[in-house]
Amino acid sequence: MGNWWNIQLNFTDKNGYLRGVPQGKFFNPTNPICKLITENNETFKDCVNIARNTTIKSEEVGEQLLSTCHAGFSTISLPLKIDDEYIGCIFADGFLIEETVDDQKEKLRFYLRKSFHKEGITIEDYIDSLPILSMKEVKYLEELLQVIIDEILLLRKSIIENRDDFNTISSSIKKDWNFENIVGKSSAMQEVFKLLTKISDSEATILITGENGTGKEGIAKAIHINSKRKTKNFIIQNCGALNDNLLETELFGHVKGAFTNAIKDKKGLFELADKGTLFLDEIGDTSPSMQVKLLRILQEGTFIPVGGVEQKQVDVRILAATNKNLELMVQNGTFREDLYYRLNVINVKLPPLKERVEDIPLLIKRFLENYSKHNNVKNKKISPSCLYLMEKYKWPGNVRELENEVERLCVLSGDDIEINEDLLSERISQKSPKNDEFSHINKQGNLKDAIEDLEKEMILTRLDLEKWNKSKASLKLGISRASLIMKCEKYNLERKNSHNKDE
Ligand SMILES: Nc1ncnc2c1ncn2[C@@H]1O[C@H](COP(=O)(O)OP(=O)(O)OP(=O)(O)O)[C@@H](O)[C@H]1O
Repeated sequence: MGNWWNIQLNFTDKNGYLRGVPQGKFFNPTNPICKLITENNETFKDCVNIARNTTIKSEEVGEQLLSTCHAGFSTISLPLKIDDEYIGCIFADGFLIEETVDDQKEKLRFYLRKSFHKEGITIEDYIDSLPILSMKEVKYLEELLQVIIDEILLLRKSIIENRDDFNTISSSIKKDWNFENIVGKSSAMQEVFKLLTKISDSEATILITGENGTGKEGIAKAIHINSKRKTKNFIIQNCGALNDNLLETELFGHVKGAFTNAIKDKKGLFELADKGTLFLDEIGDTSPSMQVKLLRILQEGTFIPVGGVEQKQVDVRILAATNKNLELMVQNGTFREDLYYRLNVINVKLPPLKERVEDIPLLIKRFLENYSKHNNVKNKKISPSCLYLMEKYKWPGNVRELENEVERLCVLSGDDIEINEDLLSERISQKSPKNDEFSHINKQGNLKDAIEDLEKEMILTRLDLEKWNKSKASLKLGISRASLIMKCEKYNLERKNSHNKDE
């Protein structure tokens, strides 16, 4: 309980108990009449009941409530809700209102006489110290209470964000998995962490899938660090970065004389990773002949160095990653089915950043901290409107793009601690709702026209995306093909370059 201009500020929990005041115990108000009332066991009960009733009524009303207490004082209460759950209320009491002051004083006198059975007790001794507010001041008081509620909610949000950041993974998971570098409180990421915990003891091959920049490499590292092989080598090879010949020598090594510059034997990455882990990134980019060699090493643990004749045996755990749809590649015949099943013993799917928007503030915070640590500067922060735009943006480059943008913002912001949206890259600030793809739709006009505009736009976009294949487009739009054709006629939609006949 607090005191503001002699007006008492109270919090009750949802059951109406004063917060910080153990049930049935007296509290110590500053208002002299309330003090008198609460020092008496019987009259204190009236206060407890009024707090209860006010709290219950406050939930029913759902907004500010101006009422009078049993003794005659005015009370304003405001409900406190967190995520739509009623938590209790904050109320200010112990004051009188200018317009009704005489009636209230009369009620006070009556209550005190009745309750204390003493003629001698009057409120006159205290009357001058009682706060009397005009209705305008009551309005200000209401606003003040609202500010307090907003502050409470804001404080709670920031506490949760910090807590979630530090406990990115629930403590039991964290104990086993040292994922300090992987931020993610979204349910999608929590599912990933749960899966990784389950497989921490396994030696299985793992296929990590997800768009570019979703954090596949980071996950692979974490898997290694938390495996029994953690004291051995963790080696990364990007299979898309080298042509077939170079990749083969890199992975399997070569013998002396295998090619012009092969002046001595050279160990490949498989040998270097013996007893450890080899992470094959962009596995979907490997050629059919490389796929055969990889299959052999996965099945038998053997390989032959380039130019050699003798088989070598290694004990390497393979983790592979791709941003491609390997299943589709298998169907198209561009990726070996047997290799796919060998790699995909366990599949860790990393969702694109746009599907885990709740991770964005935490990732930003982490990248800002990294920047300040590396550059020995004060921790910067992103302004709320800047964060809003960053949360709206779709991040096609995922976490990597976000990381680069934060670094760019830090550099551009110079000595400023707060980073504002005017520094954002244009592609990000332009994707704000004001400038989004529906910006041309007249939002103040006729609703039917706006809906038709949107429908036309969506159909056209989808047809373009599906190369005007109407069967595929109708499927994605969730309407029949016949209905799509009718709508195309209605809106006069035609393919600009119609040499490819649609289905
Ligand atoms: N959950 C995360 N928490 C913190 N940093 C992350 C997270 N995910 C990704 N990053 C950071 O984003 C960057 C890109 O991540 P990473 O290289 O692991 O992605 P990737 O999916 O392997 O990308 P690519 O497919 O292009 O190889 C890295 O700097 C990484 O540290």
